Amino acid sequence: MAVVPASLSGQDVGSFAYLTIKDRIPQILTKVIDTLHRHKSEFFEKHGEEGVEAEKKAISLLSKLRNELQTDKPIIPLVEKFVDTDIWNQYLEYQQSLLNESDGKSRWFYSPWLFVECYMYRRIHEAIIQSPPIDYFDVFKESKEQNFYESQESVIALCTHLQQLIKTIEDLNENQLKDEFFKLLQISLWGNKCDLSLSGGENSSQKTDVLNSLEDLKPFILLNDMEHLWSLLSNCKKTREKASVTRVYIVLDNSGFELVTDLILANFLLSSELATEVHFYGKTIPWFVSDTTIHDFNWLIEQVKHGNHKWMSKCGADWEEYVEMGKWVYHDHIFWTLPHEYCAMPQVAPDLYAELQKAHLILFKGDLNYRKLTGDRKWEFSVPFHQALNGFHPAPLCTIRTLKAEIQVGLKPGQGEQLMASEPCWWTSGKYGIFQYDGPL
Ligand SMILES: O=P(O)(O)OC[C@@]1(O)O[C@H](CO)[C@@H](O)[C@@H]1O
Ligand SMILES: [Mn+2]
Repeated sequence: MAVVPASLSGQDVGSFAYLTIKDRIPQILTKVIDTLHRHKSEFFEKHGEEGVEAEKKAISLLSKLRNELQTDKPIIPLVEKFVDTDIWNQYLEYQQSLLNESDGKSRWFYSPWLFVECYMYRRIHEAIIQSPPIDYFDVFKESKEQNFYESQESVIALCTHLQQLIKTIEDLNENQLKDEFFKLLQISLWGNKCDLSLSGGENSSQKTDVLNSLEDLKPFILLNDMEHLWSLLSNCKKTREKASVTRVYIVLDNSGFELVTDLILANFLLSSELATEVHFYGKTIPWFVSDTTIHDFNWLIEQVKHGNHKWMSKCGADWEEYVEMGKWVYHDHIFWTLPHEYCAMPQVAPDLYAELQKAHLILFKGDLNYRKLTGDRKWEFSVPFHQALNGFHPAPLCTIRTLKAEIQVGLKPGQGEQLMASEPCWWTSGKYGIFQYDGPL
């Protein structure tokens, strides 16, 4: 096994991980408790007294969780039976086995940040499933929907752009098609600024005209492997036999505006014939506030379809048809909401790894995917991406991410140090973005 650096963790006082565990996560928990409070009458209307009792139970479990976190108590096993409970508890034991402290207990601030942050969202889910009849409730649904509604103007602008583009797509030459592909890739990149976990669950919608901002945002793309994506897909298109397929997989991140940008890109991939199938991977349970579940995916397509704008509703109707025809396929897998680094996928979820191996290209959206791809470790800035992937190479892949965690690999020698000196928050503010590719060139 190759030597890998230590994990990011809350042990490093003042680090982004430390501040997330100390401030952002408790703030998110408080918002979740408040959301449950605000839905009390709805629970009563739906389930009577039983609903109110369930709400009280969930709140008490979540308050206990917040207390455990804030007083740095040991991480305790999950108790409620669910599809992934055993895997989680095995992982907890594994984390404990790594400790050499005298009591050998994993704690919030002393364990790897990736692990405890994932564990927090899994415990929120546990509190909900332990509280029937409200065990179906998505505590983040409201924020995700609000993010979508508040991005309406940008959504309309993007849908209009796409529909105009499709009208003339057959007349475009290679270079024009490539330019359009690059535009939509960049829109999908900047769409990742809109996650709700970084903002502590506060609104983070898209209000500016992202299409017209692309040129101004270019200097903030630190690594730009878009050319590799074009070569790969345009080559697939040229060499593809009739009736054969090109599969692009998108490992989704946030619902709301970011998901719209991903679907616009996916639509373009089909319309330009750069791909013949797009497969989406979402989360099985509510995750990191804004991450996409199957409900969010279906809800958003429905909203776009019923949008009060010609081109918006055209997009929604087309998207529904792609799903019906199997040109777009949505999948979920419990692995995406486990705490494991992606290099553990072949052992932990061999079925998923085998599926990913069928892709011609996998796009990983967002910051959390980047953390899991690189193991959320303290890599040197100039370590090659291929090395940081630590053996995870199911298919050619590209990460599309705005930087929101203290981790970045594959930079030119001195580049990270220079950014650090001039702009200490460069890697946590979401201001910079990357397209980082790994695969045959
Ligand atoms: O994956 P996403 O949606 O781009 O970002 C998730 C995120 O906001 O959550 C963590 C903070 O809680 C950070 O690692 C990361 O920036
Ligand atoms: Mn997210």
